[in-house]
Amino acid sequence: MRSWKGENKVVTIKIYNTMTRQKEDFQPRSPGKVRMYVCGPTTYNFIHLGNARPLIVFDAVRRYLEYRGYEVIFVQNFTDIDDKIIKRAQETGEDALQLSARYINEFFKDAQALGVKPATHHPKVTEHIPEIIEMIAGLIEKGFAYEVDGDVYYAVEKFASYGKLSGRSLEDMQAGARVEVDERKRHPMDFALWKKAKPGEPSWPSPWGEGRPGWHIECSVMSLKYLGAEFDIHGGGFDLIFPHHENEIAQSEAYLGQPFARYWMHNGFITVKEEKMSKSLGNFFTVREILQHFSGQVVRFFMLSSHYRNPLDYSPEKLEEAKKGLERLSNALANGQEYSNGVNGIMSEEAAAAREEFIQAMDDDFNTALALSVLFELARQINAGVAAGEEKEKIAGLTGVLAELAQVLGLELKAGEKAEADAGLLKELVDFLLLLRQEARARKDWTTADAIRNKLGDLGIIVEDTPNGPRWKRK
Ligand SMILES: Nc1ncnc2c1ncn2[C@@H]1O[C@H](COP(=O)(O)OP(=O)(O)OP(=O)(O)O)[C@@H](O)[C@H]1O
Ligand SMILES: [Zn+2]
Repeated sequence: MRSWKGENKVVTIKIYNTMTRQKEDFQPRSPGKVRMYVCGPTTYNFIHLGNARPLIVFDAVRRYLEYRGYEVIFVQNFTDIDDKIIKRAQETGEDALQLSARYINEFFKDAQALGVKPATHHPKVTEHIPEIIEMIAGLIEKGFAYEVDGDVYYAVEKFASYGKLSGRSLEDMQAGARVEVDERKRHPMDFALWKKAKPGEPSWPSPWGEGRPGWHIECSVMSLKYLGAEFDIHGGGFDLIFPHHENEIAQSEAYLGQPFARYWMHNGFITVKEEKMSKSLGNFFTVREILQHFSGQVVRFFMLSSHYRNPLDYSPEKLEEAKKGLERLSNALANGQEYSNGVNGIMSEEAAAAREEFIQAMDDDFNTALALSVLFELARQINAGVAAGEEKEKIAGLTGVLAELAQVLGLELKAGEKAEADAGLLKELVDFLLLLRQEARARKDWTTADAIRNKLGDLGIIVEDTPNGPRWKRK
């Protein structure tokens, strides 16, 4: 894809910075290069629609920055060891690390279906234990952390600007959080950097005994390793502002004596009947479930139809609407392509204006909702132009710009959205049948295994057994 660098114009991207509570001109630390970190999932389950929002939103941000000519180094971690994972593993009897490895795998499938590009780096906590220990030891040495009986805590009172991101004082936090009194802590808001292992829990050796990292330290360590100090953009959902991001700042700035991230971006919640979609409330839908009914592109369109900082209420009707919207754009593209088949496009005034408006919308704190309205206007112009028999070169130009801008948002416009969803369903079904066949074979139930293979054969699906398991294709 061609990238647009704002020839002849001084163009600035404005980003709303949670830290300063205002929109600021975006200036990366190194010209032409953006270093970006977005907190990733705790992998003990399939991701739900709420978790998909930061994925899609920050993928769109990344794509837009790339479109504007920046090289983007994008880091998204996996919290692959944590209380929730251990608890889930104990419930299911699975090994905790195996469980999280399985869900990391599933995460990538969902991300791909949603049109989310893999990050430059996807570091995992369990692969960074030595670096984590090193930072914790450094914090103890500098007087910002202390050990009690195998646990290590961060001493929030030592960090003078603790609370600057969320805009709260230690007193407010204490009142708001109703923290339990823990005699071992010097201050009730002190948080764990290292947790002593309980019997049967996964653990690693450390100077403080067997244990594992607390949640917050991983992001300080992994962002530093892959992006260095004072990187450009740090993102996540609103719920991460406090305590997670506040704690990341406290750890990193105390350790380095240098500023941490420059721009803090937080997405609003996906809500269901005005309540945050969350696992603990049980009001969630997994992306996997939703993909049975709608394509990942429809989900993506839905997410981008609202500004990322606003709450976005989910309902199946909203997805139906998104599906129609996406179809409208896809049809206009197909219409324009068919009409102008093969000719070279010209950049008409309308096409140039649309590109300009799109860029203005996205420059203004990534206003994807407004950017989508520009795509609809382009679609209208294409359809009207085709109906009026306008010159093919002009229609080709408008169509080219529509395709270009949709791609910046990660939208793949093609006619036949439904065909694509059906293909996805087919794949899931055949894969599932083959899994059942593998299980039948494993218990030497050849009758069932053959029946599955023969039926698939009748339906025009050829199964081939390879050393890496079965593969299939359509006749
Ligand atoms: N309803 C939601 N809307 C938007 N973003 C959300 C929502 N729920 C979680 N997120 C974001 O998803 C990302 C992954 O977070 P994480 O894996 O910790 O989810 P979680 O906190 O376990 O989810 P839950 O809140 O359901 O327990 C974070 O950036 C978080 O802010
Ligand atoms: Zn984080």
